[in-house]
Amino acid sequence: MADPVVTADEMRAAEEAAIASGTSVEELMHRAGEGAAEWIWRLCGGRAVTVLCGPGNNGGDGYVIARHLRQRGASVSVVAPLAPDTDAARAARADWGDSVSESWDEAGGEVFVDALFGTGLSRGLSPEHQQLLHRLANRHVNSVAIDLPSGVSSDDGALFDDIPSYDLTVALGALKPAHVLLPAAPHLSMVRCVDIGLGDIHYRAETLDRPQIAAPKSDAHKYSRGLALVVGGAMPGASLLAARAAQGAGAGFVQLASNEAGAVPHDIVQIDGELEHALSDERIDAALIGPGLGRDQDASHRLQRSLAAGIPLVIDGDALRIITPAATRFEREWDDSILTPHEGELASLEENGGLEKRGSKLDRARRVADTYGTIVIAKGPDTIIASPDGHCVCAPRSPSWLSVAGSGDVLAGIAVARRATSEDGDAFDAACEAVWLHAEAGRIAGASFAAGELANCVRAALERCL
Ligand SMILES: NC(=O)C1=CN([C@@H]2O[C@H](COP(=O)(O)OP(=O)(O)OC[C@H]3O[C@@H](n4cnc5c(N)ncnc54)[C@H](OP(=O)(O)O)[C@@H]3O)[C@@H](O)[C@H]2O)[C@@H](O)CC1
Ligand SMILES: [K+]
Repeated sequence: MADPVVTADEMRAAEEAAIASGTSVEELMHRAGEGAAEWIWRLCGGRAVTVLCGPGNNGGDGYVIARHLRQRGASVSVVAPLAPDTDAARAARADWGDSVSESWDEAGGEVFVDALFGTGLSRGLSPEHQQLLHRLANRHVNSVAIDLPSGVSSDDGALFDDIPSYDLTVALGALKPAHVLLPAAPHLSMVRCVDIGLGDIHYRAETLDRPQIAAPKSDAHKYSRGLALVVGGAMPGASLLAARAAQGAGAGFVQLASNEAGAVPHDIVQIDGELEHALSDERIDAALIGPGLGRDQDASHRLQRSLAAGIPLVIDGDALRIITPAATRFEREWDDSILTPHEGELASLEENGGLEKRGSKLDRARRVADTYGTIVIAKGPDTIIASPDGHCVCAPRSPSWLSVAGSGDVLAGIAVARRATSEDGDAFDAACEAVWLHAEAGRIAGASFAAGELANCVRAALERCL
């Protein structure tokens, strides 16, 4: 099941709603601390623990954790450089009731628990706190972050400071954007979420789950299963890769509109001549334009013709450098096409759309989706799928071996196939399926593959969704 990904404001609203319906902050903190202690116990198995507690409710969670681990028989020390400044944290410290050290000198043990700052961190740590955090992390064998590592900005995953590496991060109540976004996410290692009974949380982002994909119906034929057209351009290799991936991703028929005389495998139908002719086939369910397109006059014409054809599009690569919101939004009626930018292309889309580059990757992908009136796959190690209505899906971290030339062409090919096969025409679902299949194909391909091998693994990835 998908998990919500919740901003600090959304968390606060959920907390307030829980309090309004009769649950105290102390009770929420108790559940958070008890749940986190359970995870730490699994990791530490009774070894000595040092808990670093900050002044806010993250520190309050730390005192609750310390008390629960002590109750279970672990030897626990608490280091707190600042006194608690919330009622709930003060009460948690009083319940801990044992000694608290202000410095790291006497702290020893094997497991370090960072409850210094959580979602309330508003700026970089002071040099003293920074030193304390790193010294403690270095002195212990394992480190656990409570809710977030201290030094991470919850809503966008930015790092205020260098942070130590953690073996476990226990997210409280819900995942936060920093648990899934770069640069923070790779520092967190294993992330586990504790349910603290917040009830219904209003959220606009969630994690990506494995999709369920139906096998073709028993009376299916090549057209009913989805006809995907890949529009080629100046560099035929990229569109061929995309076409190969589209075949693996379940399209019944993949055509390549190209006048290039490169060697096209016999199982891909090449349609040459005027692009209008290829696009005029009413049986086409979706088309892909961008991989290997080029950015010259001819590329612009091919893009314009594709946009004018009124077919759902996947727009990738070079096409993302020359497209404008006027083309996607105003020259067509409501468009549920899919744009697949990497970071550089996302910045181009922002520039061409007159948008500022600000906020988290979630905010940026949403803004581009809204401005261009399309679904956006903001791809990268922390891929986000965004809809113009603000809904976002965050992909789990994919294998870093996917950072290979042609990987994006494969994703675009998968996307056009899923868009062509989607019976209810849902571009957002098609985009989510594509992102999942692409990452899974990367896992199946293993280490150090070329993009052609990745395209060949899409079929096996699809099998895992049937
Ligand atoms: N939401 C929920 O439902 C639940 C949330 N829970 C927990 O609460 C956490 C959020 O708690 P929180 O809001 O008290 O913030 P937290 O991270 O403890 O820090 C705030 C304190 O730090 C201070 N401060 C900030 N930056 C600083 C800096 N660089 N250097 C020095 N000081 C700095 C800031 O002071 P100020 O900025 O005013 O100076 C304030 O005193 C959340 O992550 C989770 O663990 C659970 O208990 C269960 C229910
Ligand atoms: K923390």
